[in-house]
Amino acid sequence: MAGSSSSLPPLCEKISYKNYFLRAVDLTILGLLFSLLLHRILLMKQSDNVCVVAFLCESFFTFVWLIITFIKWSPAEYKPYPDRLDERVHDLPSVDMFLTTADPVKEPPILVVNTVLSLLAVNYPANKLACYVSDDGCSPLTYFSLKEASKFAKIWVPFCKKYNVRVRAPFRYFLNRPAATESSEFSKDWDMMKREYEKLCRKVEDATGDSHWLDADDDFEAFSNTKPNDHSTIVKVVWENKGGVGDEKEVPHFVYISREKRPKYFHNYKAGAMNVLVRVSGLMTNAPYMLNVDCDMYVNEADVVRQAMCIFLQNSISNSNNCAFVQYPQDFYDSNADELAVLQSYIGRGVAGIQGSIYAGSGCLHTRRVMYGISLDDLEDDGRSLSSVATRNYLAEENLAREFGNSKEMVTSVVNALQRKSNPQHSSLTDFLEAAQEVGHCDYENQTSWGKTIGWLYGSTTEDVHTSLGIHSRGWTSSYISPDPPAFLGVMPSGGPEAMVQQRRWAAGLLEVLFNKRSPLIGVFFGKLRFRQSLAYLYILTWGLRSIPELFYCLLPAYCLLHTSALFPKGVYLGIIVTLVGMHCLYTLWEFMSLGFSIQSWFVSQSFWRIKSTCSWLFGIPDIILKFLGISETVFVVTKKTMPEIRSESESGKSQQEDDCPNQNSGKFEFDGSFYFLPGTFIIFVNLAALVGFSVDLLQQLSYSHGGSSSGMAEACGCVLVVMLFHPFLMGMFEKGKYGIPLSTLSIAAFLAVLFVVFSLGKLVY
Ligand SMILES: O=c1ccn([C@@H]2O[C@H](COP(=O)(O)OP(=O)(O)O[C@H]3O[C@H](CO)[C@@H](O)[C@H](O)[C@H]3O)[C@@H](O)[C@H]2O)c(=O)[nH]1
Ligand SMILES: [Mn+2]
Repeated sequence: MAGSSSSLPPLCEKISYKNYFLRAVDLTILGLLFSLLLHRILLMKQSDNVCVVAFLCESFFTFVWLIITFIKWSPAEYKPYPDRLDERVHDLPSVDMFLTTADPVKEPPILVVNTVLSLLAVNYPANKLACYVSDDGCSPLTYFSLKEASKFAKIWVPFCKKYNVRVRAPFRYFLNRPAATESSEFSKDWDMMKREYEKLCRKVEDATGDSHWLDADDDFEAFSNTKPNDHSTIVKVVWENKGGVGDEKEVPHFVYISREKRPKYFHNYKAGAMNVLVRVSGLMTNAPYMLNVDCDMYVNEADVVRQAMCIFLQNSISNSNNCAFVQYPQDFYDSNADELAVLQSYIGRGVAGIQGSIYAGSGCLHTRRVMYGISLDDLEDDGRSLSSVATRNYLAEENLAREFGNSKEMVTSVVNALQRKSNPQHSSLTDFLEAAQEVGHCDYENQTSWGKTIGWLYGSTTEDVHTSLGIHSRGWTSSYISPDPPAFLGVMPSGGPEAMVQQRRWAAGLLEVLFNKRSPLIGVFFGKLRFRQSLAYLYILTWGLRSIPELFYCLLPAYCLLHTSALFPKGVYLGIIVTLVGMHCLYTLWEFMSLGFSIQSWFVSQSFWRIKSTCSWLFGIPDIILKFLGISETVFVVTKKTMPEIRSESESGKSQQEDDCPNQNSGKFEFDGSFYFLPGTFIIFVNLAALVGFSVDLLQQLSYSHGGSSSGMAEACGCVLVVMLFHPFLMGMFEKGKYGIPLSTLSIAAFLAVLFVVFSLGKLVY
């Protein structure tokens, strides 16, 4: 394994991004927020409801900023040096790579195929890799596509390695033709590969419409008479790397799994799928490290595994094996996620500088032992072997079966994993098919610790954050690396119904974690969660709750304008709030521009943030209330992923920029008849009504007395700001088709807005 000489240069370095100026800005904003609260208290009159509501909202915003200041205090990340790996490490550890897919319609098989190909082709010894695909859709089409992909892989992987291709997902690689100066051998190979890839696409496409191949091939028998939610376990070894000679030895093991599903069982969505992947891979290859990606997140940098290994192995060289996982940022090749990029860059690096990055569900390498539930305290001082107490606890035969389930083979593999031994080399993957069937059963996990303390944790639709919290609460740290170019790229739904569904699921899932027994509020007292780390968790776990003050704050200016009361009292208070808004705008704008994003992207993101919190996160709250009342469970609705068309330059005639952002739409927001768009439409109606009322008043005053009073001006500015932020709804009122707000939503929102206006004006009577 790793050479121990410490005179050699390290495999990675921790880079710290401390910035005193930014700290000063964060503290100034915090100071302004506190003085704002103080003024509210001083100005508060008895029974001034507006003032109380505004105070509560502002307290929440201050609390959020306080957390942000804590998180951002000492940002850091790791810089790996993969070039040093070969001279220092003679025998690289194995890695099992997991990919999950759930629905062949929302997640087109050709997209899954591309991600799989990019995994199979990573720059790492092929005999140290195994790729496992979990298909919750139990789709013969997905299986068929993967089989075809494995044939293509036999020419694709050697091609990538021969020419040191960087982007190893064909659909992205073939977007750009190589420069004319490249050798003619390469050009020939390139053309041949492109033709073969197009053939693969056609095969998958043809199979999509027509299913005669299903009956013709015995291999698909397992899929007959199955439904996605009702079938037995299917495990297929698509390709086994038996060494051998030539190109074939370049393709890693490749296994397809569709775990058993029965209508009366709850399947725990992605977390359940991940745990089956952990078990089946444990039986077959039992690698000490596990890489997991969503089906759309292809590898964009061939060295990803080597980079992460630099962190793990440097840890092991320096005897401080406390890093449980290495997380890469989630980057996207469409332009719908600029805001997420900024969030990861500032908040993400901040958290990385505390106890370590939060696991984000994809683009992460985990250590198998940690996933089997051990704590940092269970290791000896050398950071390798289990302590004698832990050995007694974990390795006792009866405990093992109780915790990990009744499969003998599984128990053996767990013992090996905990002691960092590999499974015996001589066996073939197919020898484990029977055991794999067993561990894929619905009731295998009954009465075991899977999902409770072992593996991916159950009980939340954001299983990633939940699992991450479990790991950090056991004292482990994690590392964050963000190479340039990005390590993984995926798709993000554009503004519209898909995004709303996804955001609502996130908000509900995060609240599930906030209110369960692993809550960071508890972890910091009873677990090994560091204080600032617990604040970092609080920051995201409270996204759903933030919707309430945001909603109120979008309505307050309009209410006050209609009610002719002051939301922003003149004098010091008004001065502070204007400074705050100005500073916050400049600060966030700087954050965007420093990462190369445009002013427009900043504005769209500010707008989308308000929309998602008031229109989507808001519905996460009833979701968890219903769950806690035992009325309904939260649901993991898979987001639709669209595969961009490949166009040759001559056909498309489009610019490089457009080719690189295949999902870029016209920048317009999409609507449908769902209730998500009701709050936004309501907000825009109410604010417009208030502004119209205010303008009429102002005109009247002007005509009577040649100079209106300035009362209400600050609130009117507030309304203008809200209208600007919700401008997609303003445009949606005049658009048709998918860009227009449906009449039903408009009518209900208008009705509610009238009630609101009457309510606000009604107060005048008293
Ligand atoms: O029952 C299910 C549901 C989903 N998935 C898979 O889970 C992944 C993520 O689903 P997606 O619809 O893309 O959700 P996102 O909201 O985009 O995913 C983000 O948020 C999830 C929940 O926090 C994390 O699991 C993901 O890794 C993270 O990328 C996909 O590969 C799915 O195929 C399953 O395998 N089984
Ligand atoms: Mn996704």
